[in-house]
Amino acid sequence: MKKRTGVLLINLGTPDSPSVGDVRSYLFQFLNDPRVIDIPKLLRMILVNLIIVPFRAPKSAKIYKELWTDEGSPLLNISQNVANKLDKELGDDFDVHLAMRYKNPNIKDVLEQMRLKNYTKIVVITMFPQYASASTGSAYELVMDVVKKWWVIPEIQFAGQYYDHPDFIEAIADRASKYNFDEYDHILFSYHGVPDRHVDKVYATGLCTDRDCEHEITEENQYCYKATCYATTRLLVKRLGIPEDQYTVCFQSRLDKKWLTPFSDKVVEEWGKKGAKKLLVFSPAFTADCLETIIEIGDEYQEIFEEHGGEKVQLVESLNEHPLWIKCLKELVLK
Ligand SMILES: C=CC1=C(C)c2cc3[nH]c(cc4nc(cc5[nH]c(cc1n2)c(C)c5CCC(=O)O)C(CCC(=O)O)=C4C)c(C)c3C=C
Ligand SMILES: [Fe+2]
Ligand SMILES: [Fe+2]
Repeated sequence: MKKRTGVLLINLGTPDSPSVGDVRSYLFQFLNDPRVIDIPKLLRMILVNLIIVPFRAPKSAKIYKELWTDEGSPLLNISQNVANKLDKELGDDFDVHLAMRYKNPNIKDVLEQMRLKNYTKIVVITMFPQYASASTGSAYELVMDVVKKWWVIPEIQFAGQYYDHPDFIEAIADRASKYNFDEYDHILFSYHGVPDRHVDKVYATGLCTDRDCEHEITEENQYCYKATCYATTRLLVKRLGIPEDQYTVCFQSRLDKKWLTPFSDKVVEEWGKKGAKKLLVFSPAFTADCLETIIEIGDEYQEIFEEHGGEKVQLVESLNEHPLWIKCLKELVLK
């Protein structure tokens, strides 16, 4: 009998279109996820549905309109291309299916297609290198919720995080190779932020700030998003020979003040004020270019930097369809 494996590749998700209605519906699904806004349900419903989404949807829709291309949302288009390349790379015994945690193609429908294929084994991989409860945790939870209702549950493998995978690091280093670091006044490693309490909840007792998450990975902090962001950075700066005083780790896209610091927009502003003219920005939490890289770093940080005397914020493109990134995913499937 031929044994076949189904691979479920998951990214975050994006609206179906940049219309206000579709963006509203996307934000509604996303921000009502208790792993994203982790407060009591009633409070979350009031906050998200009556305050955040009504105000944010028109603003976000405007930004999504700028981001949209002839192929639609870059995040979805790139993720689909990655899935196709991985499928080709893995050969005949594997089928790769792409799903999004929010909106489409949705995890429930894609898993139903996979159930009908009777795979011997299913491998679930998220496109998030560093574990966060709001990203990988949420995707895994939904997969388990769906699969637990199946009569036949095949072997299921969750690929886990890969913030330190040598091919992941090497692929980013290769993306950066076209930039001459000496031309830049400072280098930022800007990761998507999360609320402080999301990393605090990793620990049985105490807070993230009681640990040395900026400097080491231990058994205790191995699932702390802050610790793994710093670990990715340490590997990259070592590989690229970037001295300690020439870079800053920072966190972007905050919704309020109690998120991981330093905030990327503030770091950009400070470097502008200090007289820097050129900044190079890596974004190693994003494997596919999206609103957070193209618009937030490429456009909004550029504007902030210019307002404070700077000239150029240069984004190091995400891995997108880089061959070493496809190789990394292949290894994660085969491990
Ligand atoms: C590293 C992966 C991500 C984590 C962790 C994450 C946490 C997180 N995000 C929000 C709120 C928003 N994020 C938005 C966009 C967005 N987020 C990620 C990834 C992570 N988010 C990606 C890849 C994207 C881009 C999607 C695209 O279509 O291009 C948005 C929507 C855009 C906007 O309105 O600004 C929101 C809102 C929270 C609250 C959170 C953790 C608590
Ligand atoms: Fe996000
Ligand atoms: Fe931590």
